[in-house]
Amino acid sequence: MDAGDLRRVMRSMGVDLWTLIETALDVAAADYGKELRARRDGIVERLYAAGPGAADGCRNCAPGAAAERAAAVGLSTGGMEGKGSSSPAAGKGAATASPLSMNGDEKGEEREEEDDDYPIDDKTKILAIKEFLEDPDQTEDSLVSLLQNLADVEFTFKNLKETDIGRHVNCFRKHPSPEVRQLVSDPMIEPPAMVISTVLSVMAYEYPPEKLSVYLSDDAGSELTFYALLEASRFAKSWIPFCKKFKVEPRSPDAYFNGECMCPKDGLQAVEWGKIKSLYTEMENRINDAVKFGKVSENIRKQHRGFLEWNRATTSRDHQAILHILIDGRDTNAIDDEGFTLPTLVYMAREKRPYRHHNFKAGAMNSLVRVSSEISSGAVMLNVDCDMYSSNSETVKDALCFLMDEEKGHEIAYVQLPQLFNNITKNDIYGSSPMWAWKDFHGLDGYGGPLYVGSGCFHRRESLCGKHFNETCKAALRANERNMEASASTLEERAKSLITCTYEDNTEWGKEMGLKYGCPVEDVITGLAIKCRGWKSIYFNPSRAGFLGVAPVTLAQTLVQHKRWSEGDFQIFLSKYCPFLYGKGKLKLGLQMGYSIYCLWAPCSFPTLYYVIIPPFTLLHGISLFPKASGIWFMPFSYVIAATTMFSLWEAFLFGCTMKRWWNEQRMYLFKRLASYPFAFVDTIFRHLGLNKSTFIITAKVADEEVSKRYKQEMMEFGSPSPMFTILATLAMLNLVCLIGGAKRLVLGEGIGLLGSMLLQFVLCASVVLINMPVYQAMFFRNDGGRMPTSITLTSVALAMLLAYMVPEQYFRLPRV
Ligand SMILES: O=c1ccn([C@@H]2O[C@H](COP(=O)(O)OP(=O)(O)O[C@H]3O[C@H](CO)[C@@H](O)[C@H](O)[C@H]3O)[C@@H](O)[C@H]2O)c(=O)[nH]1
Ligand SMILES: [Mn+2]
Repeated sequence: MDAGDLRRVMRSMGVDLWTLIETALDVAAADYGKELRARRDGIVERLYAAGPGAADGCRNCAPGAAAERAAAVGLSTGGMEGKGSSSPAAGKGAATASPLSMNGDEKGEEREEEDDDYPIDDKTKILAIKEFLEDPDQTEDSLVSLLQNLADVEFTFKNLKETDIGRHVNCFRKHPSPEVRQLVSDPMIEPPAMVISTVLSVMAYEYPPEKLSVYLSDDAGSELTFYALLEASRFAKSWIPFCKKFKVEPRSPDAYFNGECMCPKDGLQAVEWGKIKSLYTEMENRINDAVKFGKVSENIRKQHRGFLEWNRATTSRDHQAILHILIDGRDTNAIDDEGFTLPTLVYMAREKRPYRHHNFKAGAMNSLVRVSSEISSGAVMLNVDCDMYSSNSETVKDALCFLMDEEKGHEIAYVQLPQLFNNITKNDIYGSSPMWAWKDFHGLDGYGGPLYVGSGCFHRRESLCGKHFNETCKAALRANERNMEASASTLEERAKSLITCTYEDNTEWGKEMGLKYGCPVEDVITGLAIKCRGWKSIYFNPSRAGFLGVAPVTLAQTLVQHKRWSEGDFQIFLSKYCPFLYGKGKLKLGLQMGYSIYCLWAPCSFPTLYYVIIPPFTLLHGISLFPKASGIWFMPFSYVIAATTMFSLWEAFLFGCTMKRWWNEQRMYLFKRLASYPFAFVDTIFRHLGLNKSTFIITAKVADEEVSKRYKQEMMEFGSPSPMFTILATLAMLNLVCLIGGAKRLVLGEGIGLLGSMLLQFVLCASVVLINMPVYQAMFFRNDGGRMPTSITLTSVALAMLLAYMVPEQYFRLPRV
């Protein structure tokens, strides 16, 4: 039926269009619910294609968008990139304009003064949503739609306080549905003040500033971050000369002023220190005030034309491409307080539309690669996550030494530094910096190079853009000439056209070019593909850490992060990129195996699950699993247990770890295998069967005060309900019940003879009980906000009892002969 037919039918029947559409939707929802959902994106796409005005009606159909930022730096050095050869802009005219780019209409439209009833409207909306959220029988779909509605509301500090919506939303943070979890991730998860400290730390590198360009990708598309970066561009004028003059380390102002550094005693430095510290504090306060208020004031808005990009319709998931060169390094007026050139500084927020998948961090990185190729075209790029900062201003030069080495430099695609953290407590309660982690990387280095693990990695631009290694690469590292003619605004317009939603359609981006899409560990899979194209990589661990970051401060965050990693790695193993298949003949066997250690984390959960379920269960029922302690076959078992324990203790001793830290690490080793990896395994299998899709759950970077306090006191945090905690608590209870049952048998029943036949089961079960002490404490003895939720305690006690006493024991007895 064409449009004319439909009009005729409507006229003859006397129905109006909206009644027809609404009734049609009702019928479709009732009779073809599934198909309607499947067609949802198409319907919304049409809505948007109808023009900017049409977009206002429904912004509720996001495929679980995220609100995050990533920082990256482009360094211009001499380069060997053939002009335009692997330049990402090549092959697709820089003039490609997105039909959806709305900057034409909206740019000229000044944001209206805030009228009085605007916040009231929002407040009513929030209260209505809150009421619905309180309904316990919410289906997942309606929850998602409610939360999407909520995400579109503009929050003010007042609104948040008066409606108390934050607390309601927080209840869903550990919801089983990834889409729900994604939607409730705190919009202030990556604070602007933290992000700009990262930026300032790399702007102050000991490197010629005219060759340095810093790009901030703001995936939240937030005017607050834009404002913070604007402030940073001004503060840089004093900060950079101060750092260079007094050889300051670290060069993140936040880390420098809030860390251990004391005010210097020396006269001149002390005066300047005082001045710069007050400049920084004032700036930080201005930024934090704006964040608390939820928006930038009209006065600030007048300071830069860039603010015109934000209007009422702008949300983190729905906005045009925004790009502003805040400092143009080519401009002779762009100088610091001492008269030296400043590095180029660019703010970028790629175009986001609710119906277009944005590919998380990988999508942001690829946009950065293209934008930087247009503006500065450096031959080497550094990627730094917003929750890390450079803590060593010489790192750039060190990394370039590898990449420019006359003998071997031309083979190297990237130089990866370890990801170290500055918020680890004395005994590293969540095992965030396990001593083994970076030790393995030295081994991988010997077999052709370490994995690319995201942050703190210097890339040769051309290898990231898909180029295969060959001997012709053996030319000096030289950048494409920087465009000196085009004005900053021309460059901005060109760069914007490279970050529209449609730019990557029908291109190799996300496949053979840039970071690969579709895998939760986009970095690992990209690094693997680069190696398989013939390149090598370097692991570089300078004695002064190159980068420091923020490690998760709660157990749930740690477990979720490990779930993402193990899920991504296992997906790689099951895909065509499996190191043994894809890497065959391209990678050394040692490296294939090295990759597989990580790729097989998820299935490794099964042996661990076996050892914490079966030995205690059989102990309770008096079934012996291992050889008698007096027999010769006891030897191999006791040898393996003793040798691995001694070895890991010896390692701990070598790394100067405390015993408590070693013990904490063993606990986290167990918890990850019992909670994160099984979920990762199941999700990966479901994904293979097409039953769910990957998401990227951002790791939170801020915690509330109470949580931070408990973290500093090294108290494990169980505060929020999570299915992962239910598993941990159930298994902890099962072992406790079985140990008590086994001991009862020993004392009251079979006597010491039982110990002979079941020694290993006793040892295993008792160690699991000992290691789980914090779990029992959280379940039964703690009163603070970090204790185990009562519902989980009750469920897990019941489940443990069921497992211990209801499962028929004869399944575990050998048939008698
Ligand atoms: O849609 C997204 C999601 C994330 N990010 C940024 O990506 C970075 C890493 O995200 P984060 O939530 O901090 O994840 P982590 O678990 O801490 O990241 C680790 O694991 C990732 C892979 O899972 C790697 O890419 C990271 O480098 C590594 O630090 C941050 O700067 C984010 O702002 C985006 O820009 N857009
Ligand atoms: Mn992180």
